[in-house]
Amino acid sequence: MKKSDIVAQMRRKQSCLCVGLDASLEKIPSHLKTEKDPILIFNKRIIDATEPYAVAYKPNVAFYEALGPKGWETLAETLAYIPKDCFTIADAKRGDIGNTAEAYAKAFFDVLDVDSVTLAPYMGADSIQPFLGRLGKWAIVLGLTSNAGSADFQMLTLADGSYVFESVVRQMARLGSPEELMFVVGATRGESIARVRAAAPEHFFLVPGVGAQGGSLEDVIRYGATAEGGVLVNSSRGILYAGSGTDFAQRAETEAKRLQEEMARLFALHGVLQG
Ligand SMILES: O=c1ccn([C@@H]2O[C@H](COP(=O)(O)O)[C@@H](O)[C@H]2O)c(=O)[nH]1
Repeated sequence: MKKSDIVAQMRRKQSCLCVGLDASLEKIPSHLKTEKDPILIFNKRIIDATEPYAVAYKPNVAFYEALGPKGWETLAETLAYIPKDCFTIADAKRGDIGNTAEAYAKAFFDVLDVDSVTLAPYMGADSIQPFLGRLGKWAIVLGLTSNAGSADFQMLTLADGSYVFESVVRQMARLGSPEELMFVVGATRGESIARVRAAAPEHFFLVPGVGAQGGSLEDVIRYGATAEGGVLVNSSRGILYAGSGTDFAQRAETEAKRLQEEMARLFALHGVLQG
């Protein structure tokens, strides 16, 4: 999907909501567990309920791999069910030497036909390069993550006083244009989001951490958004498990709508997608 199509969808829905499809058998409502493929049915109901408010969907591959060989089929069928005007993200956090990275790019972009895949930049430029230069396909590189452990390496300081994550983002922003590369930036990082924005003024951010992790949507829009959008904000558990009974999809819809309305309010306040 091209950047202009992502932005058009955000403008139309006044939303930057990405719904995380991270369902597990232990947590879905019990009445679905007798279905042939409970996770697929659950995902379809969630997609139907949230589609008016969402511009992207992000299955985290780990939840499908945990289901064994059948899980990959569930992932493929889930992706095929997502409306074509929504952006799709395989959250896989891959990263390896060049020829292996080529195989990952083929698996996600050609076989699974997903729009984007998340990547860990620790192995450097040649581990990211194979995901670039494919029209409409995106590399989403970890910039500043939402977890407490992001302090261990990402927030170490370099000799010039800058943080490691700033150097990573600056270098990766030179490697891939804003038409093919985004950054993962945690909603829990507050004002540090502004430092990532300074290091990559034009690239989109994928922002997890709103909802179950308690990150601030207000901070994300204030420090991360740009006039043409600039952010996709993910919530997984906060939407998937808003309810636990037979009305789970309705409860998910209510939560997605609440987030979208808050996004529209913040867009207006901060001049995002107003032109
Ligand atoms: O820094 C990161 C990078 C990725 N994630 C992933 O996003 C979702 C968040 O799920 P919630 O249930 O909304 O907390 C999940 O797939 C994580 O693996 C992240 O949280 N932080």
